[in-house]
Parts: sequence; structure tokens; C-alpha cells
Amino acid sequence: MRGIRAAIVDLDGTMVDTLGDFDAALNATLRELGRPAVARADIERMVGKGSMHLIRAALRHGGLDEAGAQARLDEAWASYQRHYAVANGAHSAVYPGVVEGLHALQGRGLALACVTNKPLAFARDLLHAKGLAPFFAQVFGGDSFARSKPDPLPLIETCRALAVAPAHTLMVGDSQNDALAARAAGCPVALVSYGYNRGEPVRGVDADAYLDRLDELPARLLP
Ligand SMILES: O=C(O)COP(=O)(O)O
Ligand SMILES: [Mg+2]
Repeated sequence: MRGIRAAIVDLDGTMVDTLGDFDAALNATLRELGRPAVARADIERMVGKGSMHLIRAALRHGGLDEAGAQARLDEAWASYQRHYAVANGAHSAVYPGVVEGLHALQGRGLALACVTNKPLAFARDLLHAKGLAPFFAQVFGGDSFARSKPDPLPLIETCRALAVAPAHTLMVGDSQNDALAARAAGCPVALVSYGYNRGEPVRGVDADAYLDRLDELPARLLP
């Protein structure tokens, strides 16, 4: 990968293993609504397209049809917001190699942004709680723009905010959502192998590089 001057880094499944937070908040919500719990392996397949998608998928998984899930959605969303604010960062951990990788990218002079489908307020709180906030010049969430990943809009707007063209801005993510958004925005893309990607192997997704740790990245970037 040549001429990279900035990187956009995904949050859930790329920098922080947040499955424990999702598990705690989602199942507390379902309990409150009197709906069946969802196993962690199933949550892993549902994460990646934002909180609203996760809640709807969990209600459907518990046996509600589309209309039934829709009818409980406002109540579920309010409950989930409350529970997630408590769970956020409490059951999650930064993946090995992330801090080292971000340090190295920063040392090479790359501008860094975090773009996640997580609501912005939760993303900011999590980055602060895990000591990752100082790395990022910009942070955008699933509610920052009119559309979220896999739509290219968040990446295009982030490149604009960083004042670096998409062709020189590397997207680093863990899922097909990140790769599709990057391809459509014209950003090169590297995917980590340890994240969520709907429970499927990430090497089946079209990307420019696959990484087992974020600190492998600097060596893969050519001047
Ligand atoms: O909240 C989600 O759905 C996942 O967010 P991500 O974009 O950081 O992977
Ligand atoms: Mg992710």
C-alpha cells in the first residue's frame, strides 16, 4: 500500500473487543421487555450495522415478526440506551497490538480518525475509557451522517475533514461493512482477522491487506 497519509480506524471488533458490553446491555434490555435472551455467538453475527439494527435483529431472533419487532422498537431503544451507558467499556478490552499500531502510525505522521457505526456519544466515551481518544483527530459515529457504513458517505466526509484524498486514506476495519464503504469511497482497505464480520472469516471479503494485529500495519505501508 503506497502513499498512505491518513487512516480511518473502525472501533468495535477492530480496536476494542466490545462483545461483552453488547451482551450485557442487549440482554438487560431483552429481560426488561420480557423477551428471550440472545447468546453471545448470535450477538457476534448481529453487530456491525449500528445499535438500531442490533436491537431489531435481537427482537426478531427472539421470535417476533417484522411488525412485532417494529412495535417494541422505541421502548427497546430507550431501554438499550440506558443499559449501554452503564455497560459501555465495563466488559470490553483493547485488542493486543492496537496501542502499538496506533503509536506507530502516528509516528509516521498519519492523520487518524475513528469511524464507527456505534452512536457517537458511546464511541467517544469508550475511546476515553480505554485511553484511545488522544490518537484521533476526528471521531464519527453511526449517527454522525445521513447514512452509515457500508455506505461510503462517512468515509468520504471523514477524508474531507482530514483534508486527505480517499486514495491516500487507509480504512482499517473488521467487517464487510468497512470494506464495502472503503471500496465505494475509493479508500484502500486493510481488515483485521479477529473481529466480528457477521461470524464469517474476513479473508472471504475483498480487501488490500489482512492483519492479525494492528501493529503489523506500519511495515505494510510503503512510502
Ligand atoms: O455498533 C456497531 O454496530 C459496530 O460498530 P463498528 O462500526 O465500530 O464495528
Ligand atoms: Mg467493526
